[in-house]
Amino acid sequence: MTVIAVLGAGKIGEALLSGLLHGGHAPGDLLFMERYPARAEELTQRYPGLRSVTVADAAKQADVLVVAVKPQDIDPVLDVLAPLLGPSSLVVSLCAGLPTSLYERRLAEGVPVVRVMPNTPMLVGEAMSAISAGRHATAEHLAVVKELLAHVGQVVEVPEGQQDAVTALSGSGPAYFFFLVEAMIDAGILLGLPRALAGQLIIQSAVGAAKMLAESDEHPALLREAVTSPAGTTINAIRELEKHGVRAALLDAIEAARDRSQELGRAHDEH
Ligand SMILES: NC(=O)C1=CN([C@@H]2O[C@H](COP(=O)(O)OP(=O)(O)OC[C@H]3O[C@@H](n4cnc5c(N)ncnc54)[C@H](OP(=O)(O)O)[C@@H]3O)[C@@H](O)[C@H]2O)C=CC1
Ligand SMILES: O=C(O)[C@@H]1CCC=N1
Repeated sequence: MTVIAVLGAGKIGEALLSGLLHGGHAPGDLLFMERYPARAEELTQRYPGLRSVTVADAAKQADVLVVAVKPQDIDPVLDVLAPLLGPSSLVVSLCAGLPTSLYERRLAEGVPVVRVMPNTPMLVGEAMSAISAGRHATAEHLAVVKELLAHVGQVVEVPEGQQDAVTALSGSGPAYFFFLVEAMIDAGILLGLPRALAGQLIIQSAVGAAKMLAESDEHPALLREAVTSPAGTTINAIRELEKHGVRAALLDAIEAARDRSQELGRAHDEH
């Protein structure tokens, strides 16, 4: 069985570990690295059988090293990995903005690197992950990563040049939906509904709408039109959304997220 080490078991690292366990991965084949003992302890309690290791031990023991530290924290991790990895290792980077060329510059010649942008619905087996091969990653390496991520959701392959846009769209995407749901629950409060009821109404509406989007071949605009009765209630709400520039706000927001991803990558240009 492939031994997988997750370096940095924070939000997304834990989501991956949890998703892999739910997908049937043996806990004994999963390692993780966390810098604070209290966090490591929390994870070994929550997921019995997982082993907490150092970056160096992970490099020695794992077939696949998944890097899930914050992009700003990558340098010391690469310093430890550099002398320990060779072409038989496989590095999978989940870090926003960091190009495979950064790893290739800092690691030994020939180390294969695959860049991945997942998202947190991994926790419930519904991730959207986009993968791109670095210079030394073969179709076989991509297949290993695809198989791994298929346990926790859908996987698409994209040219690496699209990864900053993907990061802004699906990497951050769940946050936009959570933000909308949060605001809509507040609207229920404004209208005098109890918070628990407002939450139930909106969350089930979100689940239903997501299911329709995923299962029907209809364009989202047509699904929206089907809710919008002539001289009815919905069109009044849509007029307000358009008046407040919500569509333009989303375009600007997602472009700003793409810009930040590019900036995180550029911060390492000089290294
Ligand atoms: N959250 C998300 O939805 C997504 C995140 N990502 C990417 O995943 C990566 C992690 O993000 P996220 O999980 O949100 O962040 P977190 O801060 O939650 O996770 C990073 C984890 O790595 C830990 N860590 C352990 N050892 C080290 C070390 N030696 N150096 C630095 N950090 C260490 C951090 O510890 P400590 O808490 O002490 O800093 C933290 O627990 C980022 O690169 C991000 O771009 C990608 C897709 C989606
Ligand atoms: O906010 C972030 O930087 C990370 C990357 C995509 C989602 N979360």
